[in-house]
This record gives sequence, structure tokens and C-alpha cells, in this order.
Amino acid sequence: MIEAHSLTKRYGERTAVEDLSFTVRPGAVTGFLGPNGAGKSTTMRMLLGLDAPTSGRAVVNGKSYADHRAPLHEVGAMLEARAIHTGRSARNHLLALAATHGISVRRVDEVIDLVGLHAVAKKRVGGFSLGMGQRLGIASALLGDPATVILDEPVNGLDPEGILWIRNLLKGLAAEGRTVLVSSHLMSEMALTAEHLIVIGRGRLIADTSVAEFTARAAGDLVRVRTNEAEKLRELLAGPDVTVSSQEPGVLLVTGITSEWIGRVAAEEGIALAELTPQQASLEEAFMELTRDAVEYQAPAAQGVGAGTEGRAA
Ligand SMILES: Nc1ncnc2c1ncn2[C@@H]1O[C@H](COP(=O)(O)OP(=O)(O)OP(=O)(O)O)[C@@H](O)[C@H]1O
Repeated sequence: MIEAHSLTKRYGERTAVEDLSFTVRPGAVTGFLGPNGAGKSTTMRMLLGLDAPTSGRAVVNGKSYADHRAPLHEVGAMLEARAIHTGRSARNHLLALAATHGISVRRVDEVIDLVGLHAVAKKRVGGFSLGMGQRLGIASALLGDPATVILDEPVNGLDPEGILWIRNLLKGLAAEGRTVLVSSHLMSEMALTAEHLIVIGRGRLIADTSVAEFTARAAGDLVRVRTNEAEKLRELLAGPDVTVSSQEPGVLLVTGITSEWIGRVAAEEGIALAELTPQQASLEEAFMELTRDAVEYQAPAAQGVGAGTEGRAA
């Protein structure tokens, strides 16, 4: 379990995180979302004792990170995965880490297999692709078999196969009863991976919600229906709380009733449907809407003034 109690971090004039409180529970993947510069990495560093909060307290598994006797067994973390420029092999890198923490060679080989690096375990890490580097970072995080796992943007730069792999790995870790906190700036990815979401913007809490709740709210009740008998169906669906619009021939956009209901009406009247789709595609839009006021660097056109220059590299 992770607890943030009124965490605040200031860098001089700049407030990176402000009065941030949340709890991350075991047994589920929790997505930590926010636009660039929202304060995700700063918060994670405070959770891991790498940055001291200006005020407030971070507690992991009941204690602050520094008070854990064997932190690698309590919390495994991967922060902004950078290529590790080393001439060491992946296995030797993990062996060195294991040796300083009293972790067995057997466990090193276990995590190598777990992250799928077996074939390249003896290759120099310096020559690793971004994806292989991410896998190695995750292997390091899992080395101590920790109850809590904190990963900063683990899917960054991965190909679809790598993204799917991380998604399943995180779900598996949560299913084993671990606490899993994973940051991202992609709502659509988190919707597929996480059960719970903590959304921040400009260092402040914007939402603490289940993914199901967020998705339901984002999706609204818009349903797209395609049929050759659009006009007939439109008349059948008409009602005081129902709106039906159409922007292309044969396609209706319906709000006010569920897709199940539309399907039933069509079936009863013998109307064949070519498509019946509850609109979920607006997730990323809903996230942007939620965090719109909290985006640090907006394009000048969007903001109407000469906004800030470059963001830090993500
Ligand atoms: N060491 C530092 N010194 C000064 N300002 C910092 C420092 N670290 C972070 N900041 C500022 O704090 C704010 C939050 O940064 P942080 O890296 O935590 O955001 P983030 O949500 O992880 O963003 P990203 O997705 O871009 O990595 C930003 O405005 C950043 O410029």
C-alpha cells in the first residue's frame, strides 16, 4: 500500500507537487496520469525517498521508504528508464544488484526469464534497444520480489508487442496481491491496464476514480448504429429522452438509450444492423478535457498567447 499525505514539493519558486494526498491499494493496477510536467515523476521520487518533500509525508507499506530495512524487498521501482550505458551484460548488471542486497543467483535467472531477456542476458547492456532496456529496468524492479511496484512510464517507446507484454505483466503482479503504481500520459493505455486512476495536473489531484467510472463518464451514452433502414429505425427509437442525429447516410448517432435497447428494437422489427457501437473512443478526449487547464506547455494557438517554450524531455 502506498499513501501520500499532503505531499508538497517546491523547487525554488516552482511548485512541482502541491498538497497531494492519495492511497494506492494492493491487488489492482493503479494508473498515475497527468500531462507533461504534472508532477508524476516528482511524486514517485518522493514515494521512493529520492526527493525530500517540502512538506507532507509519503508512506509505503506502512513506513517511509528510508525506514525499510530491506527496501528492495518492499518496493521495486523503475524511474524514467534511460539506457544504461554499461559494458556489463544484463545478467551481470542484475547479479551486481542482487549481490549488494543478498538476493540469490537463482532469483536473477528467474527475473531474466520473467521479462523475456533470456536470449540476450549475456549481451552488453550498452547495445540494448529501448524496449530491452525497459525490460531490464523492470527485471531490476522485481529482483527483490517486492510487495509494491512503482514504474514511471514503462510503455514509453515500446512496440505493440512490448506494450501488451507490460500490460499483462502488471495485471499479473496485481493479481498476486501486489500494489502496482504505474505512471503514464496516455489515458487510452491506462484504461486497458489499470483498474484505478489517480489523475494529477500542475501538481494537484484532479481525480481519484475507478477506470470503470471514468470510462462510463467519458463514453456518455452515445451509440453509433449503421443500417440500410436508418429512417425506419430513427422513427422507432424516437422518444422524449432520445436524440438521434445523422451525419452520413445510413448511420445514426443515438443518445438516451443503451445499445442493448437499440438492438432489441431493431430485432423486433426485423431491421438488420451492420454496426451497433457504444462510443468509447472519446477516452483520450475526456482525459484532455479533464486536464485541459492543467497542461503546462500549450501550443500558442491553443492558448492565444505566446506560451512557454519547450517542455522537458519526457
Ligand atoms: N529538479 C528540478 N528542479 C526544478 N524543477 C523541477 C525539477 N524536477 C521537476 N521540476 C519541475 O516540476 C514540475 C513537475 O515535473 P515532473 O517531472 O514531476 O512532471 P511529470 O508529470 O513527471 O512530467 P513528464 O511526463 O514530462 O515526465 C515541472 O514543472 C518540472 O519542470
